[in-house]
Amino acid sequence: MSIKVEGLTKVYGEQYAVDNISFEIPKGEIVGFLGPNGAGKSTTMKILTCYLPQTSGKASVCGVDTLENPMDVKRKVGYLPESNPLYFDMYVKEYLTFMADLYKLKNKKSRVAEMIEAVGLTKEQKKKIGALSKGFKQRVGLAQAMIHDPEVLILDEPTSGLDPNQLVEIRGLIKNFGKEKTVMLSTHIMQEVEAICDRIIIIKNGKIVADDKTSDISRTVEERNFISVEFDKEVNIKDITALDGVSEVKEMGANTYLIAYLGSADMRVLVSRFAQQNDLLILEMHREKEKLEETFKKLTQGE
Ligand SMILES: Nc1ncnc2c1ncn2[C@@H]1O[C@H](COP(=O)(O)OP(=O)(O)OP(=O)(O)O)[C@@H](O)[C@H]1O
Repeated sequence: MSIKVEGLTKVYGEQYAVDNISFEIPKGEIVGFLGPNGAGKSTTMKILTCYLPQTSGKASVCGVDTLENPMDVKRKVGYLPESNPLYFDMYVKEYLTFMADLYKLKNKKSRVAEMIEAVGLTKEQKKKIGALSKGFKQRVGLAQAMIHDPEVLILDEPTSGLDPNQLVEIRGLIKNFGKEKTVMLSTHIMQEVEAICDRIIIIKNGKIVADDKTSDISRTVEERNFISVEFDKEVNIKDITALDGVSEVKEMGANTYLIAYLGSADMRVLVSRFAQQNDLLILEMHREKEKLEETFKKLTQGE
């Protein structure tokens, strides 16, 4: 297991920032860690990267306990903290060489060159970090997180404040990295999670409220399935509602209906038969999933 968290708790004074959470992330998974402001995402990430000790519970990375062996954990983990702290007076190449030195990398020259190229900093490598745009500073942060070729990457809001082109590039980089390694990232951008994450963990008030594959996360709050169908003419909603398993039908536009149903039977077959029997043509039909924004809102709004 790349990451294992068992009964993890962090208390600040009287406040439970992280409250008895448990999860495991196997090798090669890209996991989106979501939650409203103050939910406990950064605190969990700081514990996993040994920047903060927990109050109780256990955390380990690649089988190494974060409290027992923090130096070993740091060798296995690359971390991009939320505020991306960098030395603004250092030059890009100089800073990455300094980081490579800290990890005592033997191949530091070639590794620094490799990272500069991988994150697209070739043109900027001779600039002072303080003079870079936010997106390029973020790339330097990513390069430093990956410089020692860690097995696990932990990224706290890696794309916040980037322009749309940079967003796509940085997401591509993360996805590429995730082909071989394990990535846990926090973000407030739902499209980002849908674009790159295999799995989503949602945390609220320090507790996990959902943990599922990205494609299935909506079932945490909605047991029903949906299909949308457009016929060539108007249909009486009551007739569709009478089909086996249908719980609700909504008219979404001209001759277009959203059908909510329970159970695992393929409603498209029933609807096709219904169309045949009623001399209707199906112009379009597809499965609908609840939007991630909706699932997130339902899980995290209110006390
Ligand atoms: N050093 C600290 N001292 C006291 N309280 C803290 C400290 N660090 C975090 N907290 C509190 O713990 C809770 C969880 O904070 P955390 O930064 O982990 O949330 P988050 O999910 O990362 O939020 P955001 O999305 O805003 O970055 C918050 O209520 C926060 O105020």
